[in-house]
Amino acid sequence: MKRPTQISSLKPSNAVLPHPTPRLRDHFLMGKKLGQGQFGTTYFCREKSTGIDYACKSISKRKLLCKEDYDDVWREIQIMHHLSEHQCVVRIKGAYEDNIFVHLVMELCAGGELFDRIVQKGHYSEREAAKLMKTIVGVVEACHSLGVMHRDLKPENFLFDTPAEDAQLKAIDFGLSIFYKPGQYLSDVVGSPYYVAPEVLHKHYGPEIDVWKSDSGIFRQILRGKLDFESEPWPGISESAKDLIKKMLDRRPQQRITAHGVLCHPWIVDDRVAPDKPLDSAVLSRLKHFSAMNKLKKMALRVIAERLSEDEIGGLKQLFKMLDTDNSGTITFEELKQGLRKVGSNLMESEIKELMDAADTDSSGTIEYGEFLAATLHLNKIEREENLLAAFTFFDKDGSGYITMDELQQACKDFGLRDTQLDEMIKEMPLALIIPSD
Ligand SMILES: Nc1ncnc2c1ncn2[C@@H]1O[C@H](COP(=O)(O)OP(=O)(O)OP(=O)(O)O)[C@@H](O)[C@H]1O
Ligand SMILES: [Ca+2]
Ligand SMILES: [Ca+2]
Ligand SMILES: [Ca+2]
Repeated sequence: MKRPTQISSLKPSNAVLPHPTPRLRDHFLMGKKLGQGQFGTTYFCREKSTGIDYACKSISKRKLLCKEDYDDVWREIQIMHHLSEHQCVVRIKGAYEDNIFVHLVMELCAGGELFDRIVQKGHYSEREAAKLMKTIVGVVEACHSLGVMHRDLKPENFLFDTPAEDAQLKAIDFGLSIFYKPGQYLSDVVGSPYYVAPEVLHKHYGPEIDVWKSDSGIFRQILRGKLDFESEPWPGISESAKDLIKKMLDRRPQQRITAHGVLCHPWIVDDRVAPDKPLDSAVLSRLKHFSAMNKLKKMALRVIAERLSEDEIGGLKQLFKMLDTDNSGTITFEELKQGLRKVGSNLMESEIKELMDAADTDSSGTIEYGEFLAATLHLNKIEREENLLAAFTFFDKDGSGYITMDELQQACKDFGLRDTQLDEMIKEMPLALIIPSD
């Protein structure tokens, strides 16, 4: 019998930061959990020497599985430092590292998420939207002028610094951001499907992607869809707003308005252009739906990511190297299935298929080694509609085909969502999400 090829250890050196740091807890008192992302859990903390409050995002090193993951975290820290002078970017205070975590201590943003705040307020006008847009595109312009492409602009990544009415909106998450050189084009598919620019899906893009903004997109619409200004509430929206949106959603990256161009557009610049009258209530209720769905999806994604234990992921990675005996860099579904069976994995055929499909971004039917690793290790970075369905079965504990309130409540508890958020989610959730269509 042939012995499996020996795999060299893929474990990277255990340090993210280039230098050892003091111990976090020597300098900070840790408080309650503020939020949870794919990589990090954010806690309230207080500096012992000054009594000043901060937020601390702790990234578990167990989730960093390869050299690229380590590089990603280090780059996130560097980019935060790089942009820290901007008043609309959360200010990083310092980074700490121990055996288990990397901690990013940063300015505390106690004012909540962008969408939640708008929905809470209960009214919204073009003028308010223009103000927020100015802040967000201002961050984009600052990023671009400093050679950073953000790649993950979405409402969840903006928080208000205080609960006050005149609070400042700040960008908090640069986990997918990268340094780029003018004229350099990228091909990794990253970001959230709702906001992804068409050229990202075509795997050839530059900083123009940060200007593309859409809240009605799935991939097909993004690649081929037409803008619809006929349906409600568009007829009631100012011509100036529509003009700007058309320019931002230009499918041709070279023709698309730049961040700087947006900041010079009359809708943003001239206080009298964006009307102050309250927007149709349909706009607010759509925002509510969208935000509730996003929260559910986020939770669903974590379910998916956590269903595959880290051991399983690590094992898959080694297995893939082992399977690729001729070093061609490609693995077929059959190879994958046989290999998994050989090591006694109990993944179901449908789950293996899911892994294949998620990874095979160009639908070639086979998977490049790199493609597969990227997809399995960064499941969290690629939100996909199917994940929601897969997660459904997880929530639906008794297999009834319905998710009951109890089941959702349990899941929310497991994932640290507050009850009030759950109530909001359920109230606003389209029924189709709770009851699968087939
Ligand atoms: N400076 C801050 N002040 C207050 N809360 C924060 C701060 N930074 C992050 N949070 C909270 O922690 C959550 C996770 O933070 P962040 O988005 O940076 O983590 P992540 O693991 O990179 O998430 P993602 O899955 O979006 O990549 C945020 O959604 C927010 O609720
Ligand atoms: Ca985030
Ligand atoms: Ca992130
Ligand atoms: Ca492929």
